[in-house]
Amino acid sequence: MVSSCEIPLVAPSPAHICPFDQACSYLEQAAKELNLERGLLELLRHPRKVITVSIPVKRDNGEVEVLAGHRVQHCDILGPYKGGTRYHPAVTLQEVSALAMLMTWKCALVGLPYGGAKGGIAIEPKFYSVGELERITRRYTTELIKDIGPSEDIPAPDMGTSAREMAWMMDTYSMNVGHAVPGVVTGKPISIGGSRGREMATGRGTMIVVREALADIGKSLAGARVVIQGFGNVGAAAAILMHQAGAKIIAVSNADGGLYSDIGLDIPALKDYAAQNDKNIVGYPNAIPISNAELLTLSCDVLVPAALENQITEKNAHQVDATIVAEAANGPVTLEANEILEARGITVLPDILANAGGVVVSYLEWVQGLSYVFWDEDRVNREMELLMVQAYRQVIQQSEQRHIPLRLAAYTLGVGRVAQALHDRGLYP
Ligand SMILES: NC(=O)C1=CN([C@@H]2O[C@H](COP(=O)(O)OP(=O)(O)OC[C@H]3O[C@@H](n4cnc5c(N)ncnc54)[C@H](O)[C@@H]3O)[C@@H](O)[C@H]2O)C=CC1
Ligand SMILES: O=C(O)CCC(=O)C(=O)O
Repeated sequence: MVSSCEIPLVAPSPAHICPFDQACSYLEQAAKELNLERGLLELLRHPRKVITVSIPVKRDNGEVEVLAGHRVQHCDILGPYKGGTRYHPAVTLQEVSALAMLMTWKCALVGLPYGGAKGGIAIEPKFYSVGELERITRRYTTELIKDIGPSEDIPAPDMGTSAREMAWMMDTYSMNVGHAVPGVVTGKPISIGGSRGREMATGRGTMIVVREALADIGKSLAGARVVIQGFGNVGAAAAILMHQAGAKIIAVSNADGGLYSDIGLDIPALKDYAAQNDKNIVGYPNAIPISNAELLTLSCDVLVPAALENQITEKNAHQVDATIVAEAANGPVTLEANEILEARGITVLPDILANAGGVVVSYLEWVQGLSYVFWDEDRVNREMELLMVQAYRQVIQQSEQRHIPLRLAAYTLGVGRVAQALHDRGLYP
């Protein structure tokens, strides 16, 4: 077992669950299943490059604050590093390292020619003005200028960032190199080479794999009772698309609390309410307020954690009352909780599959940019759906052939493809 001290500890993770140790444990399980050699396992668990930079920012009141920014490049065996940029107070180097490793397996699982990376800055974005966020993003990008690029490492949005931050990153990078380089980031605005469909892509991918998993047990999204934790980019998109497919979204939440309605929430109305109330959903009139803890134990067909890591732990996994848990967030179910859910016969659609729609459309954005040909949204959605359904089917097949749960099946596919590429490139015997 790799020790967390191999990755410098910046701050303990919120629930004292080391995300990097967890990621390594899943890797070890996959390596065991695949009979990978110890040396190869060692190679795969060490990130290739770990970057921490200081970001001095002048606040609007004139004070200077120095933030820590990270970018971890885990593996580039299959292609350029790829992964989002997170702005959240709980960001640590351990967390970013774990998320970078997840990106490697995710890209390999869905068949993208990318490696894995992740970036992050430990800030609560809502405590910073737009001007301050722009200065932070531009300085962070400048510090990473030699490490990112359309053939090197391609950042994208993650928690707390969006197309706006990607536009600032693209502009800063382009000014530094002297010409416009749209391909340095994905998830950027359409006006500067972004792809149609990227904003909804992660939630759409989740909807697609949930739809397939329900179909496999003779059910459908129409009429399914769905609970979603997180009403940001991913959670809100999943809610809208599942609602459109006829699901009853009986509860949603954000960081401030949740809402419940037994007859199903009016998701378009809730989306409008959030847009008019600075992304807040608490206070929406046509629902019963509930806590995030209550939300995770509601009786439903599908539970979609779409916020943070470590939300379902050994403490509440016994109370989860869902047929399917679809990990739209990265790492929302801990290792121990995963074992409890699997033992209870609950289907866990693992993050590297259930939230891969985002990086799939990032890839499609990159491909469109490189070929200077831009597609309409239907085409983007069709291409994404093909890759998502194919990955889902491969995971099911792997699970059935090897008699292993879906997470291990997904990991063996992702890790196995990277190991094969290492071998074929002559980098490992
Ligand atoms: N944005 C993307 O394209 C992708 C995001 N993801 C993952 O999806 C998850 C959510 O990301 P985004 O939707 O982009 O972030 P976001 O910043 O747009 O939204 C996050 C949502 O989670 C809520 N939240 C935060 N803390 C919470 C808590 N303690 N309890 C309940 N809700 C809480 C926030 O209020 C907000 O509604 C993250 O794990 C991220 O890594 C995964 C793949 C791609
Ligand atoms: O779109 C991307 O490149 C990466 C998205 C991401 O960070 C993730 O899938 O966790």
